[in-house]
Amino acid sequence: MSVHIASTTAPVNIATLKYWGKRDTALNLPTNSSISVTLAQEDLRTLTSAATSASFERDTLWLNGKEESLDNKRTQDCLQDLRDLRRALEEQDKSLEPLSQWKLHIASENNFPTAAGLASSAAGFAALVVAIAKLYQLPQDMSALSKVARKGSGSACRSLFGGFVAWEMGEQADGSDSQAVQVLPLDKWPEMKAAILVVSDAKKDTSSTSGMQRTVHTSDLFKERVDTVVPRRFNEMKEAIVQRDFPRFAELTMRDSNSFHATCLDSYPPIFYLNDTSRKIIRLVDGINAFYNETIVAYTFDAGPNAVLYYEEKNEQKLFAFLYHLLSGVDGWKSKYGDEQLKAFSDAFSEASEKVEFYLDDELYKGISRVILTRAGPGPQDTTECLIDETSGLPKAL
Ligand SMILES: Nc1ncnc2c1ncn2[C@@H]1O[C@H](COP(=O)(O)OP(=O)(O)OP(=O)(O)O)[C@@H](O)[C@H]1O
Ligand SMILES: C[C@@](O)(CCOP(=O)(O)OP(=O)(O)O)CC(=O)O
Repeated sequence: MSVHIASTTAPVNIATLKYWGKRDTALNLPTNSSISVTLAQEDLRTLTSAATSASFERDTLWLNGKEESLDNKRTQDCLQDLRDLRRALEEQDKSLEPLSQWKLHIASENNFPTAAGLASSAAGFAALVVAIAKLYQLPQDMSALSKVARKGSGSACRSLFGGFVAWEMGEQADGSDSQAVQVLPLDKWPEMKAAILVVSDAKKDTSSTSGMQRTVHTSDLFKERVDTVVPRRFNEMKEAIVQRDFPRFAELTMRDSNSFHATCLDSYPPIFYLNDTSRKIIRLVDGINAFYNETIVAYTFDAGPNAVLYYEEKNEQKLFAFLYHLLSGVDGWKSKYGDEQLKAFSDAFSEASEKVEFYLDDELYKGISRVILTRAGPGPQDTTECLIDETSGLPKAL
């Protein structure tokens, strides 16, 4: 039995200008353009291997070692698009093996909790599409493939690139111009870092997919957001990124998170993603920026209570003086920093503490289960790791 296999890794991305609302739910076409930062894969990544063989009997997906149903329209649409692209190649070159007609075995692993508001679906669909595109040796570029990933989950299209990425909403009814493009490559602003404060590992109760359509159909504020606020902010944020203007980028990011959550609250019935801990984090970030009289850190929240804080490496000590003081008992510091570095954060707090006038909530740690200290990162990567056995065509762990 001859088995063809290809593997890739793909990153998570966290939006700084949020996608919230669809104009076409079948094709995942958004009501506004969005922008995100791709995060490093040491901390958050999906690894996917895709295999095909004339002998496979049915399409099968194993996610984190367990068979998962492929019987949903979004995944089926992605597989169909990829097979169509492969078929076009086979028609041009009759010497190619008919992979488009064979069944697929896909094995995937996330190195972080799935469906916990950490954008697993974005990394998951990006990896699925890139692994199969590689298996099929498709010539399409990342923007073209992003249109396929978009059908799996809207935000997944942005995980096809590293660095700073825009999803251009497009105008066409068939989605042919709704794709991701790179705004700035990673190596132009590698100092961008991210601290994720994991507020809750629990599965959220209103999914992004259903929450955003409730907002589209019921919120008055939403119309203002998509007609006026976001189109202006999209250009301003792209400019701030290209100029590496952190204070401007940060203010736009925080304003957009606030605007997105305001439209959630304005939905009917209202949707609540932020909780008391999220609100404490917003106050803390505000207090830190005011303390330094400079915007050194930005918060943003997706469809859940977890906070993502963006900051530049040069300001790490200033930020961590406060974060480490409040959250030193929480998991996530020791795997990244040695004792000496951690002591430097504590010393920086001692130095600053006399001048602190804003309220520091010593109980913040109670609402936070761990911190993920990471940074901006590259797009999907080739890998020598492979989750499928080349002889049996089954996941190696099984
Ligand atoms: N590696 C993967 N391969 C294929 N599909 C995946 C993968 N990881 C996650 N998914 C799909 O994404 C779903 C989780 O998406 P969901 O939007 O609920 O959570 P999330 O993406 O972690 O959170 P959020 O979108 O709020 O950031 C999973 O149930 C699964 O169907
Ligand atoms: C708040 C968000 O994270 C919403 C993400 O929504 P999804 O991409 O998960 O939604 P579907 O297209 O229905 O799969 C904002 C963002 O990532 O831009």
